[in-house]
Amino acid sequence: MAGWVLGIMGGSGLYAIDSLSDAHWVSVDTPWGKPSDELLTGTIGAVKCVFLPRHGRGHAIGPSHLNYRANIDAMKQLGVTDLLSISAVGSLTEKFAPGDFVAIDQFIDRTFAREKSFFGDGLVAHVSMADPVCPRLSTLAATAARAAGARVHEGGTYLAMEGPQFSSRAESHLYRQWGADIIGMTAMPEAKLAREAQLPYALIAMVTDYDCWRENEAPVEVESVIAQMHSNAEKARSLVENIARSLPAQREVSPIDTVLEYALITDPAARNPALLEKLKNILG
Ligand SMILES: CSC[C@H]1O[C@H](OP(=O)(O)O)[C@H](O)[C@@H]1O
Ligand SMILES: Nc1ncnc2[nH]cnc12
Repeated sequence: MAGWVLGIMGGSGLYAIDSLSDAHWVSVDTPWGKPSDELLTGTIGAVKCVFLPRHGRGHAIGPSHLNYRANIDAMKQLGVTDLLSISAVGSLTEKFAPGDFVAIDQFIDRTFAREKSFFGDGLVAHVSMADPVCPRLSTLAATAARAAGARVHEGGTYLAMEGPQFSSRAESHLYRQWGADIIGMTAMPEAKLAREAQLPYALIAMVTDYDCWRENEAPVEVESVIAQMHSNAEKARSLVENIARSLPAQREVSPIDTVLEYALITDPAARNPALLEKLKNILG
């Protein structure tokens, strides 16, 4: 057992958190290039926290151009043990209304223009994504969100679309038929890369709109997303503080900490030394 280092990936509308003591923005370089921004490190109670605004401060980087690999690598370099992602999303179901928070437990990946793996060229890995979210972190996050005053749903399927345009009505209806509950543009490949990096990952989705499937409802626009985000931001910040303060003093190991033990298939003799070097922060 060891200590927790809580990583927080802040989505649209969440570009800093003010509850960190001894807070510093730290510049990190990675073998995959630059992360979205400097990372804000500090502590909440006894827990070290590392926050990264996913789109950068000022929201300068769109979902297709984020360097997802660098963002995860930077978290690993700063010692993050568990990664909580917070995202603005659309709802594809009557069950989830704007203002609600959803602890996601499944994904459908419809993105197609992103680097999705750390592995491939001389070191092949196939990690399981059957259960893509860490149940321990997700439950802690849902409890922390409830304590922050949010209406919280545990369980929901997030469809990751490429964007940056929002969906057509036909797409929105199709995704509903597929059983998706939530739509967003960033959780993939983030969740896949977190799993490859052996980082337990959870996602709290903050519903900002009903996308464009609902009759008598204006289709989603950035303006309505931002307005909803502003009213959610305080709860999101309080969620972060609550989860950090609720972590047990010692962190029990998670099976996700060691998924690569079963996932690497390339014969040691055939492994590419250059890729191994590039992977040093990921492999540990
Ligand atoms: C500003 S609306 C679309 C934008 O918001 C979401 O970002 P994030 O997941 O980082 O909160 C969505 O995925 C899009 O990138
Ligand atoms: N309707 C929507 N589609 C995709 N991403 C979103 N982020 C917030 N609302 C969204």
